[in-house]
Amino acid sequence: MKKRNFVQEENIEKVEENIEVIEKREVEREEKRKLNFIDGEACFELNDLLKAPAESLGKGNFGNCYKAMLDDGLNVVVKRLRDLKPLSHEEFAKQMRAMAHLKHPNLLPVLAYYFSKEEKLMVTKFASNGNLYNRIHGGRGTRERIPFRWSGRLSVARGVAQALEYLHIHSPLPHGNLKSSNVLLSSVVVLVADYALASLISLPIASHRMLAFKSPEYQSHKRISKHSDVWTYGCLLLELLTGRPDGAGLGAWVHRAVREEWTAEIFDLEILAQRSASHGMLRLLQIAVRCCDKAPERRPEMSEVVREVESVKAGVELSEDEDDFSVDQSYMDDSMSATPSR
Ligand SMILES: Nc1ncnc2c1ncn2[C@@H]1O[C@H](COP(=O)(O)OP(=O)(O)OP(=O)(O)O)[C@@H](O)[C@H]1O
Repeated sequence: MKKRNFVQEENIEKVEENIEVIEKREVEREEKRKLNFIDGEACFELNDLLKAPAESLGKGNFGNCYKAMLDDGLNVVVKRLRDLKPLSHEEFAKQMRAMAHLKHPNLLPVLAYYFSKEEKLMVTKFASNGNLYNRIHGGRGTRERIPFRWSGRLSVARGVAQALEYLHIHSPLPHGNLKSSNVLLSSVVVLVADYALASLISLPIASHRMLAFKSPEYQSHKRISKHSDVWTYGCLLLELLTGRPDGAGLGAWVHRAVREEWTAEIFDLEILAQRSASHGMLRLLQIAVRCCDKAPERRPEMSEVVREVESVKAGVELSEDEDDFSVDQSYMDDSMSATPSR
């Protein structure tokens, strides 16, 4: 066999290298066209998602959410993200993986993501019982309204506190946008959604639309931190306790109400009637007021908040929660717990 000279040898090596590079690029391009599942095997393809019957869940500040019903009965939520920072595929993937590695029974798990120039999608599990905003405010004054009693509200307060504490220990970023529409209710647990999105959103947009940016310190120092999450948690507790939407001024109104001892006017009528729970409600109110302190450094840390909220007793006579069970047990309240195992 005729021997190759060193020039021919080198040329062949170069061609082989080029083929390798082309193949690698092709694999990368393929990857980019796929849904990227974060843990384990892909359970469905992008095409399955595109073909699946879908239902709009609502327009959020950072995109629209759709419930997609896949062939095998699995329901997932697709969030079409918009107004993101100009991120490369790698940067976006890194943020998504960082988000997905945060695992806690009270955090909504991220299943997969998709990135293209035109479209960025985040796929999560579907929470079958809607969100906390609708649970607190929905159907008021109608016959469809199912009262949301104290024990259910306390479970939510505990689950959200535990999720935030976990984020404050394991995530480099605060949640940044905790509010009742981002607290989801599955059949058994409460799930906090939209955590760590601040890493994807450009600052001017975040500062207009994310709740933490409305904290007193952001108004004065243009900073958000774990302390701002504690403030948003306090606002959420106030919404749970008062049944009023966290519109402008709820915190100030409650501070005034506490100072002037209008306690009876503070609590939502649906829980006020539960006399045996009044001690617990007052304790939770005190925690909320401390979390909403104007000075960030005076607010408690989430680990302290968790301990305090966990020590608040449900303390309700069974008869006082009875109507929740008689209507529909799966629609939560006492049937729902903060976490499956605690
Ligand atoms: N995984 C999910 N399961 C069930 N409902 C969901 C899920 N994710 C979002 N939703 C609901 O879809 C709607 C739109 O959610 P989205 O997060 O886009 O907006 P938002 O919570 O109203 O505002 P923001 O964009 O500031 O978070 C909300 O009612 C939300 O509760």
